[in-house]
Amino acid sequence: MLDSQTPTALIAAMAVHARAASRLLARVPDVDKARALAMAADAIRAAAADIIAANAADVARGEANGLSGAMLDRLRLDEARIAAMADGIAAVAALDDPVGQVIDTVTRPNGLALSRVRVPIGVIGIIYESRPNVTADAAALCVRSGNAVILRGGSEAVESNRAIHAALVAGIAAAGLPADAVQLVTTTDRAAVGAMLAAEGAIDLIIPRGGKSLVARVQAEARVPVLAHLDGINHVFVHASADAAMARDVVVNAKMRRTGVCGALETLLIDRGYPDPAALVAALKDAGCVVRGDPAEAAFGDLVEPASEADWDTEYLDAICSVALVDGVEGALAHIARHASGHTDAIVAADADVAERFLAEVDSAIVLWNASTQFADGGEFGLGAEIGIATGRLHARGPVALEGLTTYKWLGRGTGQVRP
Ligand SMILES: NC(=O)C1=CN([C@@H]2O[C@H](COP(=O)(O)OP(=O)(O)OC[C@H]3O[C@@H](n4cnc5c(N)ncnc54)[C@H](OP(=O)(O)O)[C@@H]3O)[C@@H](O)[C@H]2O)C=CC1
Ligand SMILES: N[C@@H](CCC(=O)OP(=O)(O)O)C(=O)O
Repeated sequence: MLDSQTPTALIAAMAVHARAASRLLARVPDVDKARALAMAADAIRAAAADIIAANAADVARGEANGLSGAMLDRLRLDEARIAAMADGIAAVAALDDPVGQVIDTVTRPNGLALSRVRVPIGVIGIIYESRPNVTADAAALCVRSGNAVILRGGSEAVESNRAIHAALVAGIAAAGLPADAVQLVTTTDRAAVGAMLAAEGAIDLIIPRGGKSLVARVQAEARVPVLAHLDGINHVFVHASADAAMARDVVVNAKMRRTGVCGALETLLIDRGYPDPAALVAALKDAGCVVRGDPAEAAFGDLVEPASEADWDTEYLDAICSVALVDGVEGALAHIARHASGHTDAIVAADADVAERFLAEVDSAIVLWNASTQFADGGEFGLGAEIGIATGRLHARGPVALEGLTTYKWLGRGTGQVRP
């Protein structure tokens, strides 16, 4: 950013370039977009040493600033992670192009033939955490779906993102696609986030990926349509009918497989009719988890630390879990309706009627029966990759990949029809 350029002017200029690129990109044939991404993947592999050097600078700064172990783990890159990043881009190149797909067709009684056809959204702004692989994943998904993207990654990853972006764009440009299709906001000034949120008409869609502070800012300031990818206050409800071994395995996996991801379990709800609640709490503790609940509940006793009201609305992203006893599925549905963030909630039950009711009535992007919340992932859903997990209520919910980055338009083919 030039010293004289305000964040608002910077974003405005980037959006103008992005718009021009998006118009070109929307017309690029499938085969050329796929080739450009294959070349971008090669460019990332070739730039591995540069990316690792840039990442080392970010990690050193993060360590000096006291970043947590979990944050440093998300930030850190090595040869294997860079190879996985390049493979991810190549995998997106191999996916079917959604642009031009015909969703449905109808011929009206007057002979007017209508069809709905997928088109790119246009210019997408993505604000995300300090996880450098998101730079590559998000850029690849946007280009493959014909969108130009403005990327604003976390400030701790700024050097890594610069290096990844430089390689990506070199690959894309070498294939003849516009370099402005993928632009990176390199200032860490959060005013640029505000400018993106306010860029009504210049940016078509903002995807914010982050936690509470970002949520608050988006809610207060966004004038551009938002596809929120926000926090995961996720629940597992263990019904009285649940198989004990399955319940234990699902609960421990949902919490402990990776505690720092947005799909991790945060609150365990156990039916008062479940025979052995203490066994579930003990399994979490054995796996290294701190469990917070009501010590006055005889079922928990001294297994739990006292929970406060705030615990039910807390995303720990750590080896900490809250637990409560609830009265059947009614109690679980009421608790989830009050405290869930719309990300992922699961039930463990043998009773199919209860499970189907849970699936129907929990209003989250992903609702699971007898499976771990850690499956909240585009790769696990067979989408090839993901921008993240959309937690709002618009057309794209849960893992967002190529289809979620498109909209559609109606095409009508007539023979001179006029409306009476
Ligand atoms: N649903 C999903 O797909 C995903 C959700 N998440 C959620 O993200 C959270 C963890 O990520 P975390 O590292 O804490 O991310 P943060 O929310 O701290 O940061 C994410 C991005 O938002 C920016 N940001 C945060 N607050 C503000 C603000 N007030 N004004 C302007 N910009 C802001 C950050 O910039 P800066 O660098 O300046 O801090 C960063 O670019 C968890 O809640 C997790 O569930 C994470 C991944 C995927
Ligand atoms: N959906 C992905 C993880 C996404 C995610 O939570 O990212 P982050 O919070 O940056 O670690 C997965 O389950 O692997």
